[in-house]
Amino acid sequence: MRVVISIGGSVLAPDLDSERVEAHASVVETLAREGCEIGAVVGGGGVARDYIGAARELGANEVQLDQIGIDVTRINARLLIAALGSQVDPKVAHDYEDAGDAIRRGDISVMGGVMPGQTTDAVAAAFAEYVDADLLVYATSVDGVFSADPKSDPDATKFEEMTAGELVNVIADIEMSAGSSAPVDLLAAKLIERAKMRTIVLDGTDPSRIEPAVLRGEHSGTDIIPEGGDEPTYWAQ
Ligand SMILES: Nc1ncnc2c1ncn2[C@@H]1O[C@H](COP(=O)(O)OP(=O)(O)O)[C@@H](O)[C@H]1O
Ligand SMILES: O=c1ccn([C@@H]2O[C@H](COP(=O)(O)OP(=O)(O)O)[C@@H](O)[C@H]2O)c(=O)[nH]1
Repeated sequence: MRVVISIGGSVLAPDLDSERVEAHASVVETLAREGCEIGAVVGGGGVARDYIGAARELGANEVQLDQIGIDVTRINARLLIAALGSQVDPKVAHDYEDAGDAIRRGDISVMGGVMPGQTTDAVAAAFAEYVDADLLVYATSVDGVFSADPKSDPDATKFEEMTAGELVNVIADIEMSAGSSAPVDLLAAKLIERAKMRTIVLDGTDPSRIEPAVLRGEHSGTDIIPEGGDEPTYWAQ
């Protein structure tokens, strides 16, 4: 089974904590030991938002801010690589071809950002499509996709499952600027819809939740059900 896991910066690196990075690496290694081929995509987190905020005050434009964000995602990718064993490609992949080559060689491949105008959510979706992944997992700071932002709307309700088209409609209403927050970005939602990619959005603040979700489909987040895609198959079955 081939899996791409997007580890949001908010869960991997809200601040610099080597134990947290180690815990995420350990889940990736466990899945690899279970026979999964793994691509990981790492976000920018609080450090990226701090840099983006400072540069915005200094007058940088949105593309320049995105470039700063990409640099930080790649630094976070290096942290995850440092915590992974010898089975990881030591290079942060800067494009999908390099990442795909690493996976074909049997390595775990780690990416950060790729280009301005998107977030690592879209990188993960494109990576998953490029390598024909069986599953795409977003480990983020909220346990799934809600009808509205659960941090600001107490009446927001969680979708246990939804189609990729419904995901696009929910996400389309969220503002997009450098450093903005959404469970997945709009481009990612469109790519998931196009690729008919089986996708899970879950709370990754406790990384141990990722393993049962990948191996057995057990999680309390949101399943994005591909319209016209294949029925889910689980590695452990
Ligand atoms: N409709 C929604 N459903 C779930 N989360 C939402 C929604 N709208 C906004 N959010 C916000 O999206 C954020 C998830 O993104 P973020 O914290 O940037 O995670 P990551 O680091 O994984 O990209 C949460 O803080 C949540 O409050
Ligand atoms: O391919 C990419 C990936 C990231 N970013 C920028 O880097 C920031 C941090 O990345 P991301 O939002 O994925 O991090 P997270 O929300 O997971 O902390 C984004 O807001 C964008 O400004 C970008 O421009 N292109």
